Parts: sequence; C-alpha cells; structure tokens
Amino acid sequence: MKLFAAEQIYAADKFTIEKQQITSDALMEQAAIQIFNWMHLRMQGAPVKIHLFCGIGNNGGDGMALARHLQEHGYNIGVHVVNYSEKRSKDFLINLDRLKDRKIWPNFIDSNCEFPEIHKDDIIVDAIFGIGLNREPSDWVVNLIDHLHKSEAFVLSVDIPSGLYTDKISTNEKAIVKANYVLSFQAPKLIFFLPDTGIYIGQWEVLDIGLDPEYLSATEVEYEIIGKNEVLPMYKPREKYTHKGTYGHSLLIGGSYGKIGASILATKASLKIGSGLATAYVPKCGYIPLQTAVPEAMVLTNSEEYIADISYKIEPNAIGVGVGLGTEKETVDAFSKFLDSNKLPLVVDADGLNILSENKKLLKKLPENSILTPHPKELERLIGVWKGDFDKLKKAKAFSKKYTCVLIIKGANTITLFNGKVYINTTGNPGMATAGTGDVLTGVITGLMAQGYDSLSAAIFGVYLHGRAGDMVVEQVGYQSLMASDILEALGDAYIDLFKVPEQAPPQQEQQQEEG
Ligand SMILES: NC(=O)C1=CN([C@@H]2O[C@H](COP(=O)(O)OP(=O)(O)OC[C@H]3O[C@@H](n4cnc5c(N)ncnc54)[C@H](OP(=O)(O)O)[C@@H]3O)[C@@H](O)[C@H]2O)[C@H](O)CC1
Ligand SMILES: [K+]
Repeated sequence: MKLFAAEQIYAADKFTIEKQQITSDALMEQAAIQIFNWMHLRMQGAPVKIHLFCGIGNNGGDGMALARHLQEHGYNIGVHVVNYSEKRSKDFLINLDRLKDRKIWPNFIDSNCEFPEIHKDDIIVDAIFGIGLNREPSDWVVNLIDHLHKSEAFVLSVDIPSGLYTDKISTNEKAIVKANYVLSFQAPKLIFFLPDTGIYIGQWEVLDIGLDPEYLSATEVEYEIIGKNEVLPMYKPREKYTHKGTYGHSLLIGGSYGKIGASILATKASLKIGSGLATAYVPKCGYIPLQTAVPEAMVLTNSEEYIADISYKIEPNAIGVGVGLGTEKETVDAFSKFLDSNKLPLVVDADGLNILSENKKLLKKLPENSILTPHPKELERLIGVWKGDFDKLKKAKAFSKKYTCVLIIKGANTITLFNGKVYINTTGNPGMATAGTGDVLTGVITGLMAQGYDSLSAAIFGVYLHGRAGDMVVEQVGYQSLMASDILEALGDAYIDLFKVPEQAPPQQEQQQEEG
C-alpha cells in the first residue's frame, strides 16, 4: 500500500475536487461522515461524553463537521475550538456556521482560558492539528495536550495525532497527542511506522474519503507498506516436472566456536524456505553439529575454530555470509579475499556486517544488488549516527545508492531500502526480538535468492514471510517463549497462509455492508 507525502495528499484533494466537480467542504463532509459512521457503529448511541478539540484549519473543520453529525444523532458532545491562530480555514468557518445554525456554541480556548474538565471515562476527539502542522505549537497548546493526557480519557485522533509532523520529528515530545486510535484519511502515514513517532499511535485504521483512485494509483511514491497483497504477486509457484536443481543451491558461510547454532539456523531456514540444496561452510568444530541438526544439508569445513579461508568447488546460486562468523584477523582476511573472487550478490549479516563496517573499503567489493541486513546498532556502524528516523532514512538511502545494495533495517517494522524506495514490512511482533531470529532471516533470504527471486523481491518477501511465521507461531507459544527455531518451523505455515486467509476488507466496507 502506498504511503503518500502531505503534498501528494493535498494534490490528490485538488485533483479530486476538480474531476468530481465537488467543493472542498464536500470532501470534508465525506471525511467527517466516515468518522461518524466508524464511531456510531461502535458506540450505538451510548451516552458517553465526547469532547471534540478542534483546531482552526481543515483538521479542525473535520472535527466541527463530525460534531454536527454526532449531535444530530443525539450524542453528548462538547465542542472546543483550540484557537491557536486567526487564520481560520474556509471550510472550518463553513462548519462553524453550520454548528451555530444548529444552536451549538463551541467553547473557544486560547492562552488565557481554563481548560475544560474531562473525565476518565469520556472520549476525546483530537482534531487540533492534521497534516498541516508546520511549526512547534505554542506553550499553551502544549499545556492543553498535557491536560488531555492527564484526563486518561480515550483519545481518537483525526487523520494523525496532533503535534506530529509528516516529514520530521518534533523537538518537544510533550507537544504530541498520544492517540489510542487514529482514523487516517485515504492512506496511513509514514510516521505511523517509524520508531520515533509510531509510539504515539495505539492503533490506526484508514478511512476512504473518495480521493480519485486513478490519480492515487498513478502517483509515484517513495514509501510503501508491505502486506499480503504486495507480496502475493512475487510468489513463484512450484511446477510439476521439476527437481531439486530447479530450486537452487544455497551456500551459508559462517559459524565459529560457540556460534555454530547461527549456521544451523541459517542453513535450515534456507531449506525450509524452499532452496533445492544447501551447503553450510563452517569451521571444523561445526561439522558434527551441522550434520546432526540439519541432515538435509551438505557441509564444507575449513580450519578448526573459525573460518580462515573461503574457497570451494561447488557452484551455489545464492550465498549468505556472516552469521556467527566472528571477526578474527584471519577471518577478515579470508572474507576480503573471497570478495575479490566472488561475483554473486551476497546476503550479509551479523559479523559479516561488522567486518564491513570495520573495513569500509571492502564495501566497494560487494557485488551489485547484495543485501545487507543490519539491526540498528549494526546500521549505525555502517552509516554513522543519525538524528531521528528521517535522518536515518536519508543516510540509509544514500548508503544503499552508493553501494547499489539492498539495505534491510531490522526493527519493529523492518524497512527495506533500494534504489531510492522504501518498503515497510507489516508482519512480525516483539516476541521476535530474541537470539537467532536474524540468522533465520539470512537463511530465508538466501534460500529465496537461490530459487531465482531477485535481490529486492527476496528481501521484501523474505522479511514478510519471516515476520508472518513469527506472528503465526506466537499465538501458540506467547511472546516470551518464542524462539528462533519456532519461526523456522512456522515458515511453511507462512507460505500456506498466503493463499488461505483473504486480506481483511477495509473496515469502512464492512461498515457499509452491515448498514446496507
Ligand atoms: N485529503 C485529505 O486527506 C483531506 C484531509 N482533510 C483534513 O485536512 C487536514 C489538513 O488541513 P490543513 O488545514 O492543511 O492543516 P491543519 O488543520 O493541520 O493545520 C491548520 C493550519 O495551522 C497552521 N499551523 C501549522 N502549525 C501551526 C502551529 N504550530 N501553530 C499555529 N498554527 C499552525 C497552518 O497554517 P499557517 O498558514 O499558519 O502556516 C495550517 O495550515 C488533514 O489532516 C485532514 O484532517 C480535509 O478535511 C479533507 C480532505
Ligand atoms: K489530529
């Protein structure tokens, strides 16, 4: 699903208004009705007090129009205008008048006013700022936001939590509304998925307000979120008259004394994801563990406790390197020599990444379209420190461009970057923050490449399947007990699930069906 920048949303508004020959306040009305339907379906006329805090722009206008619909259906509302500027938007004013026509007189709040009392069981609708925030809110608005938080009431934010910018990080965390739920128009926003800003969003849902679908589909975006709909077209079905050679040979280079488990996990994962053959290249101390734990795999060995040379006669289709590798001087030299002769794009993880960041000149030796899979600390060693998520993305994009590599930034929403585009994964859970899950991911991606997936597809699809396997197995074992081997075992279920459960219909469609 595409994630649009604020300017693209404003442009889509303009285009839709012209094409459909409607007014901008009709679009606002559409947005407000969608929110009203959402609330009404859940609240069923409950007499809970709803406090609507509305700014003076179009986000506030949405709130004012919503207030009118709630009032018309008998809800117990209090409308508060957060009067932070004299520059009220046209559609805000139209909706203010419509409220007044119905004898609803909002409470105007400014720097000199007492804030309204809010009870813990009330509901707050946050329509103070939307995607138009362009500077830090005044101190009194920050105090108001603090007042909202102190009430402990449920907060429903319109479009985005007020105080979040769409393209940068706020300098004052107190100026940001913590939303229990966000109803976002047309598409989710990038900030919902970044660690610095995602913390302000409990849950989110998208409401279709009728922006022109053709315009949206023709609009090129920098950011996409990846769910089942996005990965399904990548899937390569298994054909009848084929054999193990058809599905490629994965080579997993890694392991050292005490870290042979990493090689076992990666090698097994490459087979579990469908590689026809797999070979583990490990130091001798890994020979028996590997042959015992993964009888399906072949094993090549080198010196005793760590890899001191990388040479082989096999012809793999994909190579994953780095898991459990260690950073001994001889290993670094072996890796460097290997890079001189190797032509296949690599999947590099763990100590492979550490060696690269300690010896940056080796980065130039990586074949084009190699995949690097750092967690945040490893990323920092590669690209340097960053100031906030947007700076991190900028630096990561520049890095991926400079070395023509796919960069996978592991985290709560794992992010894949390539060729200036960013793909945000939606599967996975906190239970996966545990030893060995990265090794499994390396094996998964290597195994996909062995089967002929190009680097970017292998990265996106592999991250999705790995997360989905984690999500499926966590339901049986729970967050705390989830182990990397459990993910391995669930990879097959993740594949089957691709075709089993249709992706949930967007909520507003369900709503219309129920109502109609
Ligand atoms: N297609 C859609 O998604 C639709 C979305 N709608 C809603 O519209 C908002 C965006 O509305 P907009 O009026 O552009 O912006 P805001 O409501 O977020 O902000 C209003 C103005 O406030 C000024 N501003 C910005 N930051 C501050 C600040 N810190 N202090 C005071 N004032 C501030 C700014 O104007 P300036 O000229 O003063 O710079 C903003 O313009 C979107 O989020 C949706 O909720 C439509 O209703 C339907 C279509
Ligand atoms: K808001």
